[in-house]
Amino acid sequence: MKKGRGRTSRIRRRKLCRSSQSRGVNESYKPEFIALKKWLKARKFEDTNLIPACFPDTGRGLMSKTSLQEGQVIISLPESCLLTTDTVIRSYLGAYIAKWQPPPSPLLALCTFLVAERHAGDRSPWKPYLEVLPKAYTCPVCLEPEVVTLLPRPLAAEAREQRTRVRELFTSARGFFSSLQPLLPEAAESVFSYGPSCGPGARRVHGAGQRQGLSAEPDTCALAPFLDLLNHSPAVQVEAAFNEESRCYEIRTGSGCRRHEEVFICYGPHDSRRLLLEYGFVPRGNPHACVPVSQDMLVKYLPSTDKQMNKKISILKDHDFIENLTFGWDGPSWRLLTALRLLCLEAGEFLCWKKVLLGEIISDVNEKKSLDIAQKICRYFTEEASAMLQKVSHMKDKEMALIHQLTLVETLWTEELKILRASAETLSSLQTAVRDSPRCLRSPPLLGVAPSAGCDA
Ligand SMILES: C[S@@+](CC[C@H](N)C(=O)[O-])C[C@H]1O[C@@H](n2cnc3c(N)ncnc32)[C@H](O)[C@@H]1O
Repeated sequence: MKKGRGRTSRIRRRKLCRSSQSRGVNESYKPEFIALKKWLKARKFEDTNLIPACFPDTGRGLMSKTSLQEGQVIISLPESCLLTTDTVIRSYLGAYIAKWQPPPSPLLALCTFLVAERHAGDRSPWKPYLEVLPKAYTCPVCLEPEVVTLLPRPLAAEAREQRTRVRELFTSARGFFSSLQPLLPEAAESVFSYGPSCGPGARRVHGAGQRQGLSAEPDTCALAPFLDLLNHSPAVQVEAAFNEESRCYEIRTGSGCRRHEEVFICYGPHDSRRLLLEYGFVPRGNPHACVPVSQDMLVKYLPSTDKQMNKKISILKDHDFIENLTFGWDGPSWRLLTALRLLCLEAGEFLCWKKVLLGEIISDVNEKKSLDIAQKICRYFTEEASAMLQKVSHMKDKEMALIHQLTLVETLWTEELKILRASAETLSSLQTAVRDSPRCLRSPPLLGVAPSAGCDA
């Protein structure tokens, strides 16, 4: 047998391929991480099996030095390492916060502290932590306006709202920033200027509760050095909680991890648009990713002559069926098809609307119409995604400075296109099944519960 053709070689090649895909490049030798480790050690943080590394797909994250068992505590961060609103209130800012009316929000207190400490440079006890914070952010608030226009329309609108909120937070805090002038060697406006690098994503690590001197907004965020190097994967399960006994914030893995692999936590079962909006990244193959269908799209291919249309829309609204209608990897969501079935009811079938909402398939005609409309919407979105990808690609050729931001938008559209193609295939099989086998022969029913008998009012 030729060398390299046997089973052992195949296994070795597969292993090599798998590890080169996920293998990170160790970064623990970098001066900033050596300083961080020293700083953490001084605050009683016990060395872990995790080291900073750079990964091909996810960028900087944490790599496991050994294999990790399910249920193992992977990080235990002493309270003294956490940067919370308590830290801020106990600091030199405390007296200024207590005096300021209306009381600053917990978020403003944390951001102000971070900016002031960053400005203090070598004098800041938090310097080793501040030095490893990302240098740039890709949340939509930091995207250039011409890049925002390339996002899916509802997301672009949310991105603009996010920008407005951050601007307002900054504008309304100007007076508070000026009140800190006695603490600053330079003009307060130059220290607290509006810019994209205002702060990292804080983690929710503490229970809610109001701190004295701060506004009543939820005080749930804190910064967790080292722990905040963990990237997100929807595939892992972790338990994260503050251990009152050890006074440490602990992360326990619910899934094992092999040696030299990236260790992830799950930020939540978010779809990709949410991850882009809140965290500034788009993962590939996110099982929670979906393409939402707005009310406008829902009715776009329905006859405008339908006299019952307004009534149907209000039924959908009253029963909370007008939002969260999506295409996913498995095809159109059950909610989307149910909404379409209701909208496609013929005048004579209208009284069946309750059964439709309960999941019944009313007739082959209704089912076929609903699937056809779903396919049309899917095709419209597919064409839109392809056109946007072309636009992004042209812009990438012209605007080299925006390449990183444009790649992010490109990944989002590419992922959505994949979902839409998968949905189109599912829809085609469903359309074929409806066409080729009458309802009475289909068992079990395609996408609902059993075919209905009569309908009530
Ligand atoms: C808590 S930090 C994680 C550490 C971060 N990568 C770093 O270098 O500081 C969260 C940020 O990491 C990035 N990130 C997290 N999970 C990711 C993933 N699966 N793929 C790409 N970027 C990810 C995003 O920029 C996100 O806003």
